[in-house]
Amino acid sequence: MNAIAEATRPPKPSSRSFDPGEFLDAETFESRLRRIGAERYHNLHPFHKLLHSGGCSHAQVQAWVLNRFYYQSRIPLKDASLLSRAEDLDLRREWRQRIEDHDGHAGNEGGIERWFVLAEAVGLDRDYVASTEGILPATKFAVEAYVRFVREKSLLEAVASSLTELFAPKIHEERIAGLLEHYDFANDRTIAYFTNRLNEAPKDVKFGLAYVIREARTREQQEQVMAALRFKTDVLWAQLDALYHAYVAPGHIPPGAFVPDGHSGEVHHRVGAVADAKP
Ligand SMILES: O=C(O)c1cc(C(=O)O)c2c(n1)C(=O)C(=O)c1cc(C(=O)O)[nH]c1-2
Repeated sequence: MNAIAEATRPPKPSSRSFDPGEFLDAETFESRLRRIGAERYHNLHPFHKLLHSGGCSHAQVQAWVLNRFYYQSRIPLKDASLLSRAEDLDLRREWRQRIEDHDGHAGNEGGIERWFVLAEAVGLDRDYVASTEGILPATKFAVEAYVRFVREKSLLEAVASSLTELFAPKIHEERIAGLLEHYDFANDRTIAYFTNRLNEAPKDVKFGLAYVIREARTREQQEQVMAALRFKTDVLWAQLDALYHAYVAPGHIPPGAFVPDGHSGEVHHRVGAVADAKP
């Protein structure tokens, strides 16, 4: 290459050329994390708006409960993989409780069992749910991507990816109120999964938030934490996109996925609830 061509050649892209900027103080860092939730959390998804306002048909509620089971069933696996890499005793002590919250222990049947109670209340067969047959392919891909992320990324990014739970209590409150108001199957027993999470999630996020604020020691690591949180909001959003596409509009159920009985949009709402919003 001659001298002129050499001089005018665009610079080689370099993976190191990105300047992450100044280190953020704890308050700014936390507010950036919270902003990610305000802009990207799945409470903003149209499927959740439909569900919480009583706009879902019985079939759509079943599809949501079934698909969300896949997420529930994989959370202890991703937590176990994080635990297996944690050399820090405090982190292990804290994190193992998450597995117990979902899997249960003496005196606590656990979140997975509570999810089965919800599934049966909406008319799904427990064995069918447990088999994970009928789960949408995109739900599986999204959830498996989360499990793999936690297994393969740094411990800091793995912890950060759980921080969507910062925003979960608000959505659980909306859901509890919305389900109780609009759907016949909802009562204290059948939605106990969500009321329990209101007690469990705050301690998880308190620990997780303090951990990332303490352990992200450079701006680059702070950017990794924010990227992990954005990734996780994508994992949640993609599951609802798949659900909406298959069971709301345009209603293309992929081969092998759950087909509700008499997929006609039959509605079991409380009297006076919002009419079925199926298109
Ligand atoms: O209902 C929800 O919207 C919702 C969201 C999330 C979340 O933000 O990932 C979790 C939960 N629920 C939940 O119940 C739960 O146990 C949970 C664990 C985790 C996690 O990433 O470790 N997220 C969530």
